[in-house]
Amino acid sequence: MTKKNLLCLAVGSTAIPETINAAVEDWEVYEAVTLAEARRHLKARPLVLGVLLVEAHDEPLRAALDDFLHEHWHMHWVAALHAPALESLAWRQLVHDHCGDYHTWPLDIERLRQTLGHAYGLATLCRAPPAPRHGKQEAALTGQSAAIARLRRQIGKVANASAPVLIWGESGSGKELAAQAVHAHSPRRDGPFVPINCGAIPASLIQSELFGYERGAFTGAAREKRGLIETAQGGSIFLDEIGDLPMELQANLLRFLQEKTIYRLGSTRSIAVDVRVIAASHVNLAQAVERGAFREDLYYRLAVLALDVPPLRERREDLLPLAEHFFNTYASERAPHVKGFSGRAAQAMRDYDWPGNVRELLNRVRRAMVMAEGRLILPQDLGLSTGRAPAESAPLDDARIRAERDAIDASLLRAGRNITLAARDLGVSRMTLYRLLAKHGIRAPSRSCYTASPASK
Ligand SMILES: Nc1ncnc2c1ncn2[C@@H]1O[C@H](COP(=O)(O)OP(=O)(O)OP(=O)(O)O)[C@@H](O)[C@H]1O
Repeated sequence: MTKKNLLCLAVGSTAIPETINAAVEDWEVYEAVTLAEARRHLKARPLVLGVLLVEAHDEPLRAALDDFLHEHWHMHWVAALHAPALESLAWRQLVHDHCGDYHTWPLDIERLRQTLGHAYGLATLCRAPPAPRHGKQEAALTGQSAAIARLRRQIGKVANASAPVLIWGESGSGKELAAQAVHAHSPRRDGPFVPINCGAIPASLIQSELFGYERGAFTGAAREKRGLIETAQGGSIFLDEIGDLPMELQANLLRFLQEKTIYRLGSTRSIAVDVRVIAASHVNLAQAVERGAFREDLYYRLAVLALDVPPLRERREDLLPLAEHFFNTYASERAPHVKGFSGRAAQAMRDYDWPGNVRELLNRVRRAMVMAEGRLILPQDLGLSTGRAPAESAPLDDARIRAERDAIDASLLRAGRNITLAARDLGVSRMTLYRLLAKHGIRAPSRSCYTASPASK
């Protein structure tokens, strides 16, 4: 059996009191007397429980500890303080916000042993700590649905080609992220990725923004300027809302795609540019072609490699992993007492249609993480009502099935989608949990499919 681990942080002390070792004699105790030392331990190994021994209780120490505990929010903490510290509101707040329990000196070994044992049990039921991120960040499409798995496979394939890519999807569905993933997996990954929203730039400026200008090209052009296409040399340019590109610029873009050269405004000199175009649109460009609003030749040139990003309502299996992902990503912004989502919040998210797609989910989760008053986020914190009939009016079987599904969802969320931990939390075997997942149509968590790495396909 593996030993239980404990981080013992005694800030400002020179030695860890014997009481701690006596309370957890068969545990592995990692001792730290500075925050830097504690950070080193936490970087080196995944620890889930810490005991915080505080002798002095001055304000700079409290502020530093508050930052440190915020940073390591996924751990469970037990504090041991001298009684006078608890007379300070700021110290009481620190303990309330970050610690599951506290003791006062002198420490009672028996009570401490019990507290740490319980806390360790709870901590190992809790979400797994977010995986450390190494090196250059790559665009990672979170999600486990078949639609996202297909998109990842397609991205892996189109990334290696050099033809333009056209990405279609509703607003906020993840088109730009998909474009970043194409770039990140392409041989151009070390070159720049230059995004530009064609719909956000006034028509009068878009030509000079994209193609640049020479000195004196127009009143006010005191110096020459490289356009965005030129700045993407060796990389990719992402043209979002390509359907908003004015007709005359569509012709210029087509020429660039055919000849790989551009002309700056006010110049007849052609400049060779090696840039891959990735375009995106939330309107159906084929219909825009029929209406005469988009050039047919440009459309066919762009649509050689087409990707479709499905709306969130068509891949509801992705909702909870995405919510969890945003919770981890923005953990430093959350109110310290907020530890995760309630089962009712998970249900409310599933019941909602997400017209604003992933961006809407992200915004609702970030808001809830700041505004929620309890430890778990509720539907109202997300601005969602459950939208379902009260349980009393549902037939008993329906209510049972829903309750079962809610309990499974909540456990998976708490356990960071770790099957072993979730099964332990629910008090069932892993086999039973797999059977329940199949029964409720919940996709079994898979830890290997979170990035668009073509190597993993
Ligand atoms: N699968 C995903 N995994 C993680 N984050 C995602 C995912 N899809 C979208 N996001 C996030 O949601 C937000 C909106 O995504 P993005 O900007 O890519 O959407 P879009 O379709 O380009 O939107 P628009 O049409 O408004 O330009 C971004 O913050 C993005 O990082």
